Amino acid sequence: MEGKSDMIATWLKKHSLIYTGATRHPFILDIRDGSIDLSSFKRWLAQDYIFVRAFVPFVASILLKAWKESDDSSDMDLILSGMAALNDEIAWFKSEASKWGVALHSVVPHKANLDYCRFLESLMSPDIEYTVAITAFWAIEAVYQESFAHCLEDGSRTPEELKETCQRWGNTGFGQYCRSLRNIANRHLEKASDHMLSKAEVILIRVLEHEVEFWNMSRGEI
Ligand SMILES: Cc1ncc(CN)c(N)n1
Repeated sequence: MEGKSDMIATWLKKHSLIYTGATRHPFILDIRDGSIDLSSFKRWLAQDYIFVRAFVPFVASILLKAWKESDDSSDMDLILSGMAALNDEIAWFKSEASKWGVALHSVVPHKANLDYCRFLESLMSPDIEYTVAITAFWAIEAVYQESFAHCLEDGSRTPEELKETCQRWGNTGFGQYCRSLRNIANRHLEKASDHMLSKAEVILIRVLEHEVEFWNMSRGEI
């Protein structure tokens, strides 16, 4: 038993089924084996652009909480670097969309996306503690990191034109960023009350469920 020093590891073991569901989803496996339907990829691209625009204020709300609640000023530096990366990410979505002929201004958000964005908005409330919010933040980033890194592993047959997308989240720098977010989350979870721990665990599961729904939507399943 790890005790409280690596709560994230404890939870990932306990909830491994849903975690694997989010990080080894058929949408990702289709990219990895080269069988991805390009209309699914374009649907994901357009919907994720909308998601990322909602993700920016969510990260801004965490920056504010880190400034107010964290005992370590380096938390803020990491979150700020994440915000800067999101600025690049938005520019990347625009150029990638024009490459694929996807008109971002006319995209209608699907229900799974709206539900996920609404969930993010609920986490922006000042009532949500920094510990809970940073756990959610780590989980959201980690799902993309683990998913897209899987598409770049030896033996994968990811189509050439999708490799840049996989690199965006599957690169080692993003992996290091996710590990740093996980360390911050663990540090705060170690000091948290049992009540706070239960809240963070529930939110982690909700994130994983939303990620699965998002992939399902991208595959055109809902
Ligand atoms: C749905 C979703 N989840 C996570 C990420 C990674 N920021 C994203 N772009 N989109």
